[in-house]
Amino acid sequence: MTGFTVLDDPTGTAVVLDTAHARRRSRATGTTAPAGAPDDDAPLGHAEFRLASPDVGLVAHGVRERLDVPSWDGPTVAAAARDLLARAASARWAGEPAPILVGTIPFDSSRPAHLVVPAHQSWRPVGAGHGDQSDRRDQSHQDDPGPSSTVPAPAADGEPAAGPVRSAPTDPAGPTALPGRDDVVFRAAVGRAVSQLEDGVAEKVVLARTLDVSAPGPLDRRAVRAAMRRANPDAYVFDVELPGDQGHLVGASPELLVSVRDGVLHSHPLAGSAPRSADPEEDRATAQRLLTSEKDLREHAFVTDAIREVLRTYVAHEDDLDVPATPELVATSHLWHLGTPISARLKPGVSVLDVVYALHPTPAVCGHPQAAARELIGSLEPFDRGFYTGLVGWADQAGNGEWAIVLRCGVVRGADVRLFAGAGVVVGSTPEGEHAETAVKFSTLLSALGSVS
Ligand SMILES: C=C(O[C@@H]1C=C(C(=O)O)C=C[C@H]1O)C(=O)O
Repeated sequence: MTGFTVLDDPTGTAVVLDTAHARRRSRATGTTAPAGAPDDDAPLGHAEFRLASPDVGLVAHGVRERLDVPSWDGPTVAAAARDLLARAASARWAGEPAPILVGTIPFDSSRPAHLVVPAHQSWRPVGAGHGDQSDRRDQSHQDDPGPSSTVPAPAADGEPAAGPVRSAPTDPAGPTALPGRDDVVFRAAVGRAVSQLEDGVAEKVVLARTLDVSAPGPLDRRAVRAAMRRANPDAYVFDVELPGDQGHLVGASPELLVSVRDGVLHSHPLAGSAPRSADPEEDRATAQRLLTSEKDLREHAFVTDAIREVLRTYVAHEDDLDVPATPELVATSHLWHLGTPISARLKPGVSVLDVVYALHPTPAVCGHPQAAARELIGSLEPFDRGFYTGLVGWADQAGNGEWAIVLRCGVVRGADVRLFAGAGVVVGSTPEGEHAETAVKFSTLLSALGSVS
């Protein structure tokens, strides 16, 4: 049987994933892109960048300019981006679109980001029916035709659009179990983190782990993107070629750090999670438990408090900032999350990059207080996060842009994939609970890569 093998399996029991599955499903449901659609083409060339939000897809490639700054901090990056985009705008040919900056920022934002003005860019609607933020909030109480009765249609950008309503989890049982993948190192790290938190070292820390899998041959990233989009119509689906020979950063993030359009900001932080269930009653009960879970509400409040504090400095009046007091439920294919839709009217002249660097990393992916949480991550995680829990997005010369958190993702290099998943740890967390949560988080990409057998 052809399939993936887990490479870093401490128990020696390989997990095999059927990679052909994604391609077969894609053909069977008729969701492949129409012939001749840009995305049908083999690789676009160098510096490929694809980011599809729930309603718009951005495809870019080639490098016109690369952003390089002496220090990677908000004011420096925002000012340099403005200059670079102004230069690129004045040098463009008549009829060319206004230049934008695209790329990815690492978890440790003091390290170099990968930000370029692409040579070519195009925007395309992703497909009707799953557009705005409100669509992605708790959909479990709507009439659900189920995944099999949705009618996926090819979208203009060549990525298949999923059906308008999706509430049942795609494959809750299989990947959750991840047979043979008991990450003892991660469990121990969570245990140590909990005792440090009990000692008052910090109040919350987000700890992550990796999963290395290998396919028999080079991965068809287009099929993987299509599968991620089908299962996660409300996600930010990305596929970004990293510099050097680092591979492609591929994933389907449910979390918007920030979008800015004409001075109006939106953010949709998520923190507090519970696995979905195939049984609708159990699924609903899990969601209700999450909504009232003291531990998860605490985890979530660290995030909204931190975002409120930062955004306060970017608005003219308190009334220009709206942070709802209680979170609501957000459904993804495999998880329930607590989410808070935040909005603000920014002071004139504030660019999306100013706010991105000021907010990142939020306690949703780092912890609280930030410095102590960073130290714990440095001492307890045995790998470099790189761009995982960083950001992926774009910015324009007017200060508009959209940046999602790099989650539910992996780095693809030919046939090899390193997946990442993390979970917030607070007093009251258990190694078993966080291990299970991260296993479910791997499922977003694992399910797209194939099916666990
Ligand atoms: C760190 C991840 O997810 C983050 C942590 C969450 C949590 O702890 O509940 C929820 C959403 C994300 O902000 C991940 O998916 O790897």
